[in-house]
Amino acid sequence: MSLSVAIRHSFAGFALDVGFAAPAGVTVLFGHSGSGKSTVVKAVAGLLRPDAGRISVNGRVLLDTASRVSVPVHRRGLGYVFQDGRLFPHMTVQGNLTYARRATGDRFDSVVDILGLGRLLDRRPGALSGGEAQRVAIGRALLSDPAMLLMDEPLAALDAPRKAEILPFLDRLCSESGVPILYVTHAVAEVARLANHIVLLENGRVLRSGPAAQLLADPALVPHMGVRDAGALLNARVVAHHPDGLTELAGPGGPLFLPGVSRAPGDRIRVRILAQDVILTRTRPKGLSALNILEGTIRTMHHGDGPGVVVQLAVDDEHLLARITRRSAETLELATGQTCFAVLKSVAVSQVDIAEPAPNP
Ligand SMILES: Nc1ncnc2c1ncn2[C@@H]1O[C@H](COP(=O)(O)OP(=O)(O)OP(=O)(O)O)[C@@H](O)[C@H]1O
Repeated sequence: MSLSVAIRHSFAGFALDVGFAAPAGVTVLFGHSGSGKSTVVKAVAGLLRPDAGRISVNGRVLLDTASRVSVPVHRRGLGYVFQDGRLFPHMTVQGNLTYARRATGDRFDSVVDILGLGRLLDRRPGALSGGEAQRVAIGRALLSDPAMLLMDEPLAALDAPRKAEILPFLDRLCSESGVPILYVTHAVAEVARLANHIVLLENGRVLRSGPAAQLLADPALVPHMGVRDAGALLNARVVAHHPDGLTELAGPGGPLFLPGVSRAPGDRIRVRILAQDVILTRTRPKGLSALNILEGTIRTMHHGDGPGVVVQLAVDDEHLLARITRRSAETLELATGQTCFAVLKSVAVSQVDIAEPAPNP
């Protein structure tokens, strides 16, 4: 385990009591505003001393109140990226990057390459877009050679186009830097795109902690993700780009056709399929405009308080979620164990929903 946290802390009117262990890769702390995400990150960083508990990173104990161990912030060896980059305005990008450590050579070149900073090195922060400044802040944190990177809503201050622009760099960072990351967000799209492991917080407690694919495909957690954002991840491989602009993928249950996926044939990807974009039928439909029809078996059905039902469908050894109305579920007489067909419009999946595959455990 790269990160192990068990802490208790009280503020007036708020009690935090969390325990979780996270593997290498990207762990996303997810939860509503005020659920305690930043408090956990601050405790890991050493910016807040919890009332009681223990925190270790890669086996190194950073806090253990029982034995009065509390490693000071600057000795924790962690990189921290805030919402706003907090760059030094009077220094160039190069100066900002090398401020913490006179990093040169291969390491510097590889961080500049991963984050696409080459063209920006001579500029000052005032001449950078929000997304570029955030990439510099991430680069600076990486160049301090951290044992773990703590990222507290690093995209929250950016508008949607800037977010979409920086996500591919974060993908590369997560898959190529090898540095474990603790990432805070309440945006489900970021969770689906980046997380290997999710810790779902609610009112200062851990509601669930587990592999991202598993939690995102759990119908019972849909209310926490938000019904419009909930969706499962499917692993797929790029097969070919067709002249009509569609990319053919080999996924569970057969081919998938999505609009121009910017990956090369052979690349492995994960695709988020929003539960609200999936239509279910009991028999294989014919004469439909939708190109993607996946056969599966109903594993579970989750009835909430409203008019909707979330159906979890097993497609080969992966899972898909479909959100349909209670009325449709009754009309179709859906039940667990039944064979069903999931219909998905190609255009329902956008580039933001295409992510790197999860690393091997
Ligand atoms: N220094 C503090 N003093 C008193 N209360 C605090 C302090 N810091 C945080 N809190 C309270 O602790 C609770 C959890 O806050 P925290 O910032 O960890 O939540 P969060 O999940 O990160 O929220 P958000 O997504 O809005 O940033 C909130 O009720 C907050 O008001």
